[in-house]
Amino acid sequence: MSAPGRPGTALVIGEALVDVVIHPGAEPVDIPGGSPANVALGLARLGRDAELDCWIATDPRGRAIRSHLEASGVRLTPGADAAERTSTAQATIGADRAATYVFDLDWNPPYPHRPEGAEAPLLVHTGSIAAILEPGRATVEQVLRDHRETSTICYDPNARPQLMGSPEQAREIVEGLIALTDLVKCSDEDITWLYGADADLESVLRDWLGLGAAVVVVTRGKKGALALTSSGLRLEVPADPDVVVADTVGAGDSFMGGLEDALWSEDLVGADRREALHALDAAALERIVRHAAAIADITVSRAGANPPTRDELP
Ligand SMILES: Nc1ncnc2c1ncn2[C@@H]1O[C@H](COP(=O)(O)OP(=O)(O)O)[C@@H](O)[C@H]1O
Ligand SMILES: O=C(O)C[C@@H](O)[C@H](O)C(=O)COP(=O)(O)O
Repeated sequence: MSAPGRPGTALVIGEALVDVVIHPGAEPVDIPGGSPANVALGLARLGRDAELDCWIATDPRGRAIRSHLEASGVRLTPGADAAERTSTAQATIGADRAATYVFDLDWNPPYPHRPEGAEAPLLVHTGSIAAILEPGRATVEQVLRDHRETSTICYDPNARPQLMGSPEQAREIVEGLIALTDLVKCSDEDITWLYGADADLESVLRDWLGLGAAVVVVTRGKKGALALTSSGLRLEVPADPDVVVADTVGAGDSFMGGLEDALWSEDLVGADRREALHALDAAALERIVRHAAAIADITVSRAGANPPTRDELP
């Protein structure tokens, strides 16, 4: 099934890495991950021309990540090969889902490797690492400014306490990036870390709309998702109560890819569609969020960050 909407590239910036997933009572399993890589994978599986701009080591783990992404059609920006780097970044994800990183600081951006001036209707940034560690923050901000005139910009703040310093520091960076973003997707756990356990989710989402975003969505695990828009809409979409959960790693990333795929199908990508995105109507919002939820429901029903192809959708 071909992907509906205008032609063009979905450019994702951020890290690809190895997730070492530890399920209680089982041997740790290595799976390719990295939030941006997972989103690029999800978009490619849905038939989008997905390009990932990152570093990938040329050691066996790096080669495994590359093959995994390329087998699903993700294009890696030329230059992503980090021949001189022999260790691939790693996130160890325990039963509590808290990630511990082994991350060589040499891995820091500058991304992107993509030539200046190359256009993409959609730009996705979903990397705590690229967004937080200097010079990552400055690079990401520059990329967003460069793409504001051509791309719809989507962002998942992906709170990573080990990497982001204090919530106060992270909030300042996250809000600065949201001011350059059209669609924000964030998990409720990440909002709680950023704004505190007493934070009211809806107020945080409204504040993000006030920073200039057109669509803000919070995912709440088995409680489903809540979306608000600058056009004044509010929508709750439940998770499928009957889904048999195998593994929630990558659920949020697949949801993110689903939102973007649906924006594309609704002809809402490209800076020339920004005004239309700010005028989103209720029916379109419902189609967009339900599409993302359907994708996440499939992803949680199977192991690893393993989002569906378009042919697997109901
Ligand atoms: N336990 C669950 N049961 C059913 N659906 C789930 C479950 N966990 C996640 N999902 C689906 O995946 C989406 C994203 O999950 P969530 O856990 O909130 O994201 P993240 O992986 O970013 O923490 C949810 O909105 C829901 O559609
Ligand atoms: O990118 C990271 O920091 C961790 C990822 O490697 C990991 O796959 C992950 O946490 C996925 O995120 P989710 O979609 O929110 O489960």
